Amino acid sequence: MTTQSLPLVITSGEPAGIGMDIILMLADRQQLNLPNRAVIVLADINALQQRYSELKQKGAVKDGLMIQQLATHELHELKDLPQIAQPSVHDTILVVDVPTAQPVVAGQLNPHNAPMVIAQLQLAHKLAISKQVAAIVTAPLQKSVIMTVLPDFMGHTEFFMQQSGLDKVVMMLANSLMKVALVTTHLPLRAVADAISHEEVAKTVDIVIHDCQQKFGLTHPKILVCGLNPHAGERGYLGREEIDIINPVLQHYRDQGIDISLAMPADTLFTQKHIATADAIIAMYHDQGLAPLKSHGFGETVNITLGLPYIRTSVDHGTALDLAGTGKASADSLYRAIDYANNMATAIVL
Ligand SMILES: NC(=O)C1=CN([C@@H]2O[C@H](COP(=O)(O)OP(=O)(O)OC[C@H]3O[C@@H](n4cnc5c(N)ncnc54)[C@H](O)[C@@H]3O)[C@@H](O)[C@H]2O)C=CC1
Ligand SMILES: NCC(=O)COP(=O)(O)O
Repeated sequence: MTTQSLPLVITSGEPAGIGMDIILMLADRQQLNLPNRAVIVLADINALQQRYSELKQKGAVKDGLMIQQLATHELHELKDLPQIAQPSVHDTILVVDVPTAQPVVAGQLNPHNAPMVIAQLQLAHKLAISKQVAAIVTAPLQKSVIMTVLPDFMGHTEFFMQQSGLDKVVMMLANSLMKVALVTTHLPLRAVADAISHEEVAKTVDIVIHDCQQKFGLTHPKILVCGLNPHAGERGYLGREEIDIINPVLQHYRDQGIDISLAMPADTLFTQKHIATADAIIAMYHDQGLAPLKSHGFGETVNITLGLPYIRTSVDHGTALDLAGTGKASADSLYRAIDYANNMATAIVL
């Protein structure tokens, strides 16, 4: 079966954040719906209508968008929806209503609405794992709010990993300049060094190689790897993780002919000279990889989860509570995340 005609599902995320704004703004620009597949939004339909009114008042979107409610049982009928290619549907947002517990106020977090965000993720996972949708695209959620209900929650990446029964997936963020994959994701900095093990590094490398080949068509990817410590440990004087853990794992892949570096000093790895030659860069922790990546392309980067049994992409930004309901948020990263997921889904045969 191909994913060619299956719909794509978007979770609107934290209702007080900019998720609904950027969905509405893309629909207004006629960039939400795709010519080749239906796009379904999971949101509280009343909150979406209300945000639409707010954005219209700000002059951020035009009048005339149709917000059309779908029942979940209708989802499987969408794969061959012929009118999806017609211009009129560009003005329609197909919504599965996931109701909030309490009314939504833009910019104001309400932990009572956390279960609604979790319900979006559960439904999206269910649709993807049962192959009713080709891909999940996520708008941002507020991790701290979800943690009030699920204290062990870390992020979409780890949530979908656990729902899929896996013990490792890889967070990769990609823009036109670089693809950066992380060995560790949402951990306190204090816990990072302890999490750098032979197993974690090896599983990350395995998934990056596999997905570079299978999802990005890079038969012999060139991969550069950051060390953990300043100057990649300065030959052991500034930390031994490179000598004891990272390099032995990387040498194993090099011995098999994989084009992968040994641990490199992260500060100079992220210079143009190296970035330009790498198909993928592996960083040891969140800010080591994402700070340089976002400084080169915040707003035009896509977050991709590698190693899941389905396609999941996301925006490169958070909930931007300061911008919710103002019409000032950029929808560009969401546009790219949808486009990326659609391209991946179009290329993949299940
Ligand atoms: N994929 C996800 O669900 C993500 C969720 N988050 C969550 O978002 C929350 C807030 O995180 P912050 O670190 O404050 O990052 P943030 O990305 O929400 O905001 C950082 C700055 O960037 C601006 N900004 C963000 N998105 C923008 C957009 N689309 N257009 C224009 N300006 C934009 C904001 O106004 C703010 O000044 C946290 O709870 C975090 O966990 C953060 C990153 C990704
Ligand atoms: N900085 C990336 C981020 O926080 C996104 O995490 P996730 O929710 O996509 O796992």
